[in-house]
This record gives sequence, C-alpha cells and structure tokens, in this order.
Amino acid sequence: MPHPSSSAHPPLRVAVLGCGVVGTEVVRRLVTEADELAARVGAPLELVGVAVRDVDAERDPVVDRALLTGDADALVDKADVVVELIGGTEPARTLLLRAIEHGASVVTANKALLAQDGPTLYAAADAAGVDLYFEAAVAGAIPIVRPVRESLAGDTVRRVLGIVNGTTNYVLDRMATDGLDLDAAVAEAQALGYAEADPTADVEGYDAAAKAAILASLAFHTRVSIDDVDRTGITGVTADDVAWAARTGHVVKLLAIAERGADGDGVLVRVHPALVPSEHPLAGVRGAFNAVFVEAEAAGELMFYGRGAGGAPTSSAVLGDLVQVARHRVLGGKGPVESSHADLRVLDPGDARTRCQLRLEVADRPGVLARVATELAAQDVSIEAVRQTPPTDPATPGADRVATLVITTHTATERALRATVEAVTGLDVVHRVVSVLPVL
Ligand SMILES: NC(=O)C1=CN([C@@H]2O[C@H](COP(=O)(O)OP(=O)(O)OC[C@H]3O[C@@H](n4cnc5c(N)ncnc54)[C@H](O)[C@@H]3O)[C@@H](O)[C@H]2O)C=CC1
Ligand SMILES: N[C@@H](CC=O)C(=O)O
Ligand code: NA
Repeated sequence: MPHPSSSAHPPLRVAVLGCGVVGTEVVRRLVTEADELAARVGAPLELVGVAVRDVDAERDPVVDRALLTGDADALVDKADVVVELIGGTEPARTLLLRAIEHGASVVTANKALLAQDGPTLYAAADAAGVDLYFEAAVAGAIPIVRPVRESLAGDTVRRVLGIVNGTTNYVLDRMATDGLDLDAAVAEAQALGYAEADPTADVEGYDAAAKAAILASLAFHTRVSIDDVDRTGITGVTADDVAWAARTGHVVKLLAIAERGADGDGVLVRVHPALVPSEHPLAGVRGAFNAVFVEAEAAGELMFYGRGAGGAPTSSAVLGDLVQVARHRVLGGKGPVESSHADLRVLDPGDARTRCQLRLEVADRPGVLARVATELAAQDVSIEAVRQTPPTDPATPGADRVATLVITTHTATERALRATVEAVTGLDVVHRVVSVLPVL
C-alpha cells in the first residue's frame, strides 16, 4: 500500500528513454520499489513508457512489454519527468530539449552529452524552470555530482583527482593481477555491463575526460568541455608497463585530474595513465570501483569511493535524482542551475606539474647516465631516483650490452618533461624510450 501522504498528490508520469544495462535496472527499481518510492516522493511514480530502439528485442521480464514504444517523441510529450539512458549525443540531446521545453524535469546519465553541450541543456532547463539532474553521469553510484555541486557550494575547491572510469580500472586491474591482455579484459568489462556502447570511449579516455570536464565545471564554477581536457587513454599501457610498475612499488591507474593553476586564475584538466604508489589509497581501488578525492580550502581533503559502473549501482544514482526532482514537483522548489560565473581560463596542459618515471633502454657504457642526466638538467628537471637493471647481452654480437634505466623525476612542468623526453630520445646511447608515465 502506498504511504497515505503519497496518495494525496496525483501520480507523476515518468518516461524512461533507453532500456539497456542501466535502463533495465532503473525500470526494475521503479517497479519493485514503487510503494517505497511513492512514500519518499509524496506521489506515486507512474512509469508511462520505455522508449527502445527495437520493441521486439528480448528483454528482462521485469520490463512490461506493453510499456515499450519506438516513438520516443510521443512518450516524452506525456511525461512529467524524463529519464534519459540512451547515451551518446543524438537523439538524446534533442529528446532532452524536447522534454524540457514541454515542461518535464529531466534526469540523465549521459556524460558524453553533458561534457559536449551541457550549457545548452542548463539554459533550456533554466528557461523552462525545470530540473536537470545527472548524478549517474560521473562515477556511477558514487554521490559526487551533488557533493561538488551543492554541498561544497560555499567552499573553494582546489583540486579534484581520482579514478572515474570503471572499465579501464577493471582492465588495468585484470592486467596487473591476472596477466590478461587489454582486449580480453575489455571483453569482460563489456559482458559485465561496465563499458560504454563503444568501449573505445573508455579505453581511449573519452569517458573519463567527459567526467573530468563535468567535475571541473562544477568544482570551479567555469565552463569546461571535453575538448578542454588533455586526454591520454590506456591503449598505450603494455603488460610490461604494468609489470614494471609492480617492480617499482606502483600500480598503473587511469587518473582524472582537475585543478587550479599555480596562480589560481586558470584550470588544468587532464586524464592520463599514471603510476600510483602501492601504499596510496587509490592503489587499492580494484575492479570497476572508482574513487575521487576533492581538496577544498575549508573542508580539506574529502574522499568518495564506490561502484563506478554497472547497471544496478548506476540505477541507484538515477533513482536518487528521480526522487529529488519528483519531490520538487510535489513540494515545490528547484535544484541548482548552472554556475559558471568564475569563467576561469583553461590553461595549456604544458603548465601542469607532475613527477614522472622514464624507462629507457641504454647502452651499458661509461658516461651514459651522465649524458642522460645532462639532458634532464638542461630542462631544469631534477632527478629524484635512478635505478638500473643488470645489463643483458645485445641481439647483435659485438654491440653494446643493454641496460634498463628507470629515472624518477621530481615535480616539473609537463612542458619540461616533454622536452626532456624528446632530447633523451635523440641521444645515440639511448636505444629506446620504453615508457614515460606520470607518478602520483
Ligand atoms: N553502464 C554503466 O555502467 C554506466 C552507464 N552510464 C551511462 O548511462 C547511459 C546508458 O548506458 P548503458 O545502459 O550502459 O548503455 P546501453 O547501450 O546498455 O543502453 C542504451 C540503450 O539505448 C537504446 N537506444 C539507442 N538509441 C535509442 C533511441 N533512439 N531510442 C530508444 N532507445 C535507444 C539502445 O538500444 C540500448 O538498449 C549512457 O549515457 C552511459 O554513458 C553512466 C554510468 C554507468
Ligand atoms: N563506461 C563507464 C560507465 C560509467 O560511467 C565506466 O566504465 O566507468
Ligand atoms: Na555519481
């Protein structure tokens, strides 16, 4: 039985667009938790339809076939709240704008769209006086959008750093612990419902970059789009990199970092694989879990951790938003609008400061280390540690024996580190720059 207070208000008509991994779990909770949700909202949430691409496709029995429709436009037009779980830019964008213009509040998990065209959606929602909520768009189940957007609205965020893509974290974890190759691990992540429709978005870092842009926009009250994010995915990370990371007391993680520049008047946003020291809390983030650190002036350091991908965990974030926007429709009130007044510059990625580990194959000759060190010094890059493996015999008889040199630098600008790598690559005693990875 619905809670008495929930029967006083007429039902709110909810449309779900897209019935894939997340959509199915959202429908499941709307059906199985209907009474509880009605009590929390103060009105029943009536699922009036589920827009799908193929109404005849096989589906989980929890999805009532009578609710399926191929006409998303018509469904949107009869809803009070539209939940968009199609993904991608179109037709999600047009459908959301249609919903907003027609007066519906919207909930979306679509980071790709928000990071590309968030301001258009915000402006439309503001003009129509409806809510735009998107907790599921960043780090799945983890409440991170609302804390940054609302709870920290009175603080000054300095930095947001973490693991925001479940697929790549799962893949790197499987490579490190079970020796799987990238393709096999990606296939597993797809089967588990973690990966995007096109997993390239995950492995090439686009998904994490979209999330980093969304977090940066919220944290710094500044528009940051996915095109502003300096992005490197994990396709260049080899089994050898992962093994070397372990030998040097690290794990490889794909990090998203959004921070204010040194003088505070700009922002730097980047996504790249990095070596994380084994004792760092991020090193213990396994499988498809995500974790985000937020450093704020007054709050200090905050850590958010949980399931970053998967249908059920993500449905938790979607339902949380749905309850919130539905409450606004029952009780009045509205969620936050876009906050972009700070209008900070997006700085050149070369200004980012980081430590770095260079792994080089060099000729095992006297003076080689000095020559490499000279190139680092020329770029004002200081060495924190050097480690050399015992040399191995050359492939060609009579040639130099080859040693692996692992150099960890102190913090330097990305610009100086890139110049250093270029200079070192040009040395005749350096056979190969095997890898260059930032160190957290
Ligand atoms: N899977 C996950 O772990 C998470 C996904 N998300 C986001 O949630 C959204 C949905 O993701 P998934 O459920 O994983 O994707 P999915 O690919 O499993 O589901 C999307 C569904 O939308 C359907 N669809 C495509 N075009 C359509 C159209 N024009 N009309 C109606 N339906 C259409 C597809 O047939 C598919 O069934 C995406 O924006 C994704 O980035 C966010 C957090 C986690
Ligand atoms: N593909 C994404 C899903 C959640 O956003 C990921 O792997 O994190
Ligand atoms: Na979230």
